[in-house]
Amino acid sequence: MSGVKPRRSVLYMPGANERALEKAKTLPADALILDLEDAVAPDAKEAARERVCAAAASGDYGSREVTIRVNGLDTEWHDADLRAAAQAGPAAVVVPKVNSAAEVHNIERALELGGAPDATKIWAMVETPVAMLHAEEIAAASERLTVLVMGTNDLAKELHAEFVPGRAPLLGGLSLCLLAARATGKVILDGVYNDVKDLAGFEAECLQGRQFGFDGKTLIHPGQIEPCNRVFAPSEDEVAQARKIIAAFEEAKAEGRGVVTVDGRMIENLHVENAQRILALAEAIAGKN
Ligand SMILES: CC(C)(COP(=O)(O)OP(=O)(O)OC[C@H]1O[C@@H](n2cnc3c(N)ncnc32)[C@H](O)[C@@H]1OP(=O)(O)O)[C@@H](O)C(=O)NCCC(=O)NCCSC(=O)C[C@H](O)C(=O)O
Ligand SMILES: [Mg+2]
Repeated sequence: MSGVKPRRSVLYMPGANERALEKAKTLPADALILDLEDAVAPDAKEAARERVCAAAASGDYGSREVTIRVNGLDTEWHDADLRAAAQAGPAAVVVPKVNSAAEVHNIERALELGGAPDATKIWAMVETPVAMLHAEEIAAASERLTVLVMGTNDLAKELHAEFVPGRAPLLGGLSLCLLAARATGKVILDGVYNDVKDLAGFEAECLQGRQFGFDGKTLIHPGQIEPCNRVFAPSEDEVAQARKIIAAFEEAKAEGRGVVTVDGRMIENLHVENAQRILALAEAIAGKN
């Protein structure tokens, strides 16, 4: 299982904030989203575009995947953002409020016309009721689209939902997008946690995201990176258990059996595949350190 890329922690930073862009070069986030959308005031959009594209093209961010979030398709900045991002060649262009396969096709065409390298992927943000209902067609629309990103603030706003511990009002949407991502072989990232001072609440939400099956979480503050990396990485016990399962199954197979028990639990080939996925992720994380 080669080519696994850890995306445990994906940090947004305002594109107009020079200090944050500098600080990010040393932060242990797996990926960065240099933001031109919500975190940038209208008057600062053009200066931020220049700064963000220069940062993405600089090669100064080490192994961190550097992505650019452009302004939405229906805004006056979208086309120029996409052209500039295509030239900068980030790991991905993050597009907010994607609602249909047709929109993904338009973004794909604009990146091609703008001369974006093949390595620049599309990360589609799913954050409206329409996107929840179209999640599969969005995810399947393009090979270039590799990641779905939940936008839970916008989703809550559109639903008139309240933020409550456990996120009951959002679970239907989160589940639909997870189903779409897994059905189409895409990575999926959970939404942000707005209270940067509430680390206990944040960690609980990371755990919920991981239990759901998200690959990682989007973040808004450096203080959220360490707990997020920890929660979304396989623990030492999980790695040891994965090795045990693989070894026990190999032994059983050599004896002509297709099922075995480990610590009293039934193990079949599907559990071995899951154990291999856990080991591949743990190895990819270890390879970064
Ligand atoms: C949330 C914040 C506004 C808090 O800012 P502040 O109170 O200034 O933070 P601190 O004083 O604790 O900052 C400490 C140092 O860390 C740096 N910092 C802070 N945030 C970031 C960051 N995101 N990336 C990099 N560095 C950061 C500060 O510069 C301080 O550095 P130093 O001075 O050297 O000590 C702020 O954290 C912030 O702006 N966060 C990002 C907000 C953002 O990007 N929002 C848009 C994305 S979220 C979204 O849109 C979700 C989605 O669309 C949806 O619908 O859900
Ligand atoms: Mg949003």
